[in-house]
Formats: sequence, C-alpha cells, structure tokens
Amino acid sequence: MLTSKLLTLVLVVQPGRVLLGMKKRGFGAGKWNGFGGKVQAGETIEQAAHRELLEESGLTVDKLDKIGNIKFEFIGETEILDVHIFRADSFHGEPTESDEMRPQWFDCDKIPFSQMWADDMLWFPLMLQRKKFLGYFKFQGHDLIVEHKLQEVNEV
Ligand SMILES: CCc1c(NC)nc(N)nc1N1CCCCC1
Repeated sequence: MLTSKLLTLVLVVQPGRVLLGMKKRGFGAGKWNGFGGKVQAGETIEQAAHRELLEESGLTVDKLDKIGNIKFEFIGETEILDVHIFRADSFHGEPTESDEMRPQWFDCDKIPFSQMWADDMLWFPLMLQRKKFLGYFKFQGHDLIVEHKLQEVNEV
C-alpha cells in the first residue's frame, strides 16, 4: 500500500527572473530547486510553505499562490511524495544562504535545468506562464522519468 508524504515547494518569481536555491545536503543535494520541505503535524500546507521559505531563503511573503500539485513515485519506494507548489511574485527581506540552501537569481531564459530534478523542465514553463497544473511522475532512481502525466487545470 502506497502512503503519501506532504511536501511544499515555493518559487519566487519576479519579471524576467526566478529565485532558486542550491540544496547543500540531504534529499536533492546538488540540485537547484525552489524552497520547501515537509509539512509538520499541526500546520497547514500553506503555513509549511511559508515556514520552509523563511528557513531556507530568509524571505517572507505576503501571498502564496497555489499553482500546482505533483505526485512523485520512486520505483521500489512505498511513499508517494505529494508536492504542493506555490508561487510568490513579491517578498520581504534579502535572499540569505542557510545551512540547507544557497539562493541565487536566474534569468527565466537561463534556468539551470541540467542541474535540477528532471521533471522541472516539463512544468517550469507552465509555472512561468502563470498556468495551474496537476502532475504525476514515476522515477527510476533520481534521474530517469519512466512515466508521467501533466495537465493544465483551472483549479489546483
Ligand atoms: C519530490 C522530489 C522533487 C522533484 N522531483 C523528483 N522535483 C522538484 N522540483 N522538487 C522536488 N522536491 C520538492 C519538495 C521537497 C523535496 C524535493
């Protein structure tokens, strides 16, 4: 039986540029990604997204827009990773390196997809066009997508 684990992912997007963090350790170490992590008991998914953004980037945001939900299966693992994806268009504070993440701005036409999870190149264009989406990705190991679904939706 596959159980699912709630995770958050926040992309801070300004005209022409997106803030990514280089994950320094743990799951996904060595990859650029948005900011996020686990949803703890007693907090909502959105509260977790705000918390993880602050912990990992030093930023707070007035508003998080729910833009997507992607479920990830890794062959041989029983837990589905249920990632709730948010976008913020403005923020307070300065991007600050944490022990988890090293933040850096990237031009939207120079996103380092070769150093990111393989799914990102498929849904980032939807995120940048402010579209909403639902997805499912089945991974073999950390680099190979063996199956995926991705659909644009009006409501996440
Ligand atoms: C589920 C793994 C994952 C992934 N694909 C495999 N792609 C992106 N962009 N982020 C991911 N998370 C974001 C939440 C925190 C864990 C890593």
